[in-house]
Amino acid sequence: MSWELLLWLLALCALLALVVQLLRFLRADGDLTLLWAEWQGRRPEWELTDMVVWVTGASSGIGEELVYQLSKLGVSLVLSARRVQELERVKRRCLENGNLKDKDILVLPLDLTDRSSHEAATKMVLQEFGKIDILVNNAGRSQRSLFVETSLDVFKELIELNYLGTLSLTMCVLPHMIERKQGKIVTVNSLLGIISAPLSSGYCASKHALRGFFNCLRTELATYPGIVVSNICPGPVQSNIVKNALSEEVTKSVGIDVAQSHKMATSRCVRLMLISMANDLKEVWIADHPFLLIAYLWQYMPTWAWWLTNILGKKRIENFKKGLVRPIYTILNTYQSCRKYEIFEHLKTFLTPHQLYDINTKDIRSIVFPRHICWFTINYYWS
Ligand SMILES: NC(=O)c1ccc[n+]([C@@H]2O[C@H](COP(=O)([O-])OP(=O)(O)OC[C@H]3O[C@@H](n4cnc5c(N)ncnc54)[C@H](O)[C@@H]3O)[C@@H](O)[C@H]2O)c1
Repeated sequence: MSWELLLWLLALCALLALVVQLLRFLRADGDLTLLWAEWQGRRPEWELTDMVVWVTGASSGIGEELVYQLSKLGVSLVLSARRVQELERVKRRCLENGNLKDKDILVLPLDLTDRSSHEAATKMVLQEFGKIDILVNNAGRSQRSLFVETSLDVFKELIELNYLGTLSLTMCVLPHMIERKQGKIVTVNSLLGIISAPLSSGYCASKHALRGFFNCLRTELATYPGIVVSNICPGPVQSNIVKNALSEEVTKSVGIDVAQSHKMATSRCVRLMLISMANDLKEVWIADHPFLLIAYLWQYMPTWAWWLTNILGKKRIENFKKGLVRPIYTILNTYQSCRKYEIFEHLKTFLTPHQLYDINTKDIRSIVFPRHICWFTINYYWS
């Protein structure tokens, strides 16, 4: 690499770091419409009361936090996911912390990939509460594997769950909303439904498909202004998404807990989702920087975005192949809590000598860069 190019790269990094710093200072963690709605718009506490809300994937992560926050607003809840014990645990916590009574929460086990069960599940909700005001299509799984090493079954599973499962449930609920001429269909998509990242080709495809589908459905429902179709696109958020992500085989998931302190807090993501629901926003982007900034880059300067994604993606793949998922995350945590001369001492406590050797001087040097450049670089090794 020539010195000139290196200088340009450094200047670009410094510029990005400056912008990130400025945006973090302004605490921008959502797109501008969403932030405006948070500042000036309707409050979830006024708008979402007395509603019946059906949340899929309510046993973990974003869905779980969503039902906790909803339970404080006085809505009736339907909790769906596959594991009934987990749903019962979530229900108990809703009752402990929220304003709801036992009869206000229905635990409804549901496998999104078992499409034949969706009609009966919808009937059960209608029997119990008489209406469905909001369907939150949240259940989903991610992926961490290279396309060339991944079985076709993984792609099928991701489409079955993230795309077809979501469509199927929407298909069952929509006629009821059309009959009432009102309702909200809120789908938890992803920034990866807009942009792309390596190791998630099946996930990106399913989320891109989902976004295309719901954007089209919205236009078909234009004659029903009371029915709102909303795409929520979060960046990295604290949850079990990486642990549960599929890898090369459909029977194999990543299975390890990864450090998550650099990801957005689940409670903040959910608060912004509620604001989006209260204000009937059609699409929202929820992410900390630099992820949000990168989404804007993809929107306005796709060629630059590709260039940057390729550079960061290459490193992400290299680290994935070396199995450096956890150490790289841990470096970030370490960086946040230690001064630079303490880093190696700290790393020694949990890395094997081989892993320590693998973290070459280049990686370590990036730790002593100014904070945001470092944060920017390291975050993109794996998310
Ligand atoms: N956490 C992130 O960084 C992030 C970012 C962007 C988008 N998302 C999206 O948010 C949604 C929620 O994910 P999360 O981050 O809370 O992950 P999570 O793994 O913590 O929760 C996923 C939920 O989906 C449920 N689920 C999985 N397979 C199912 C099936 N076959 N049938 C029914 N339920 C099933 C799980 O039981 C769980 O309740 C997903 O759609 C995901 O794509 C997450």
